[in-house]
Amino acid sequence: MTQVERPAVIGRLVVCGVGLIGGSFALALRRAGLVGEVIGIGRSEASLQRAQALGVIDGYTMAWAEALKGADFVLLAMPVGQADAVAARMAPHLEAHTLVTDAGSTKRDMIEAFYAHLGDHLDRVVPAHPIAGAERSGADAAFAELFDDRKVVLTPLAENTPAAIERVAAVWAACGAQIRRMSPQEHDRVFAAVSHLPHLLAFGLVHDLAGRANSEELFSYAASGFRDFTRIAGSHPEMWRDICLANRHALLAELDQYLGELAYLRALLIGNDGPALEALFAEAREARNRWADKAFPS
Ligand SMILES: NC(=O)C1=CN([C@@H]2O[C@H](COP(=O)(O)OP(=O)(O)OC[C@H]3O[C@@H](n4cnc5c(N)ncnc54)[C@H](O)[C@@H]3O)[C@@H](O)[C@H]2O)C=CC1
Ligand SMILES: O=C(O)C(=O)Cc1ccc(O)cc1
Repeated sequence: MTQVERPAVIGRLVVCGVGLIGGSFALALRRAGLVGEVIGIGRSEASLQRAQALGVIDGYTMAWAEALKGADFVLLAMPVGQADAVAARMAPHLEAHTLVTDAGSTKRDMIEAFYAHLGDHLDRVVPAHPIAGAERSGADAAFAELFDDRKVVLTPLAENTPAAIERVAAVWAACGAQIRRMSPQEHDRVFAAVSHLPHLLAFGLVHDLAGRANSEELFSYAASGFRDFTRIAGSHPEMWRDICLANRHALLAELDQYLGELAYLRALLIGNDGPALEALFAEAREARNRWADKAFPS
């Protein structure tokens, strides 16, 4: 699915978790002129006040009953570990016409929470994952262009109506995104490999070096290659704890595969096998450059 129509204006948008993703979604829809009022709901009143001061949201509440009154569209953009509690709290107040989507980096656990608590509304709850973000978090990091030309993967439920899927796709497309569809299982397998494993490795490497007696000396000599490899270790610890735990089976499979690759590299070093090492590096460079040229054309 790539072609989607411009959606009707959302009178009342509710954003649960007004951080980088929730805030950017609100700003992107404002930019598109597609939103009346934006109401934030969250865990920390101080962050919601900050989001309002920045003009990301028009107002906020800590009460779902108030937030969902007359809501046309809800984005769930809190850490995925909060999904079950959030779905349970919103369920009694969700109106029949309200559309719901989410931004969670993992999909099977989000969907489990929807089935557990939102059974009467599943026709209008369309799970999604924007493949756009950064290591920064909070409403201060939000910006309207975040989703421009980035993919958003929808993992629709069997219960979703075609009209609800189309409308949610159109709203994400109005944020600038390109829409893709996957099953939740395929989604979680793919992102274990290309997102969750790299984050785990970056956190692990920095943690290992930071724990050494000579860590200050090591960091003082680290250059841009180290910065590039470890940028994502600056990401939000709670968010990544939740993602790694929610997708731990697929992540463990990827980690085992990678440990096999490391064992092979180790064997090449032990064997002083220059030709094999160079051949492996050449294959990796070729694959990496082909991907980068396509994903980020200059
Ligand atoms: N950061 C990224 O690059 C991307 C993140 N995501 C997903 O989007 C979601 C949000 O991520 P970010 O915006 O980066 O995080 P963030 O840390 O910038 O914002 C999350 C917000 O959720 C709030 N929150 C926490 N618990 C809550 C609860 N129980 N109820 C309501 N609000 C609550 C926090 O106070 C915070 O304001 C996560 O599920 C993450 O997996 C998806 C794509 C990219
Ligand atoms: O910081 C980066 O480059 C990222 O990889 C951002 C990101 C984080 C989580 C997602 O689910 C999707 C994208």
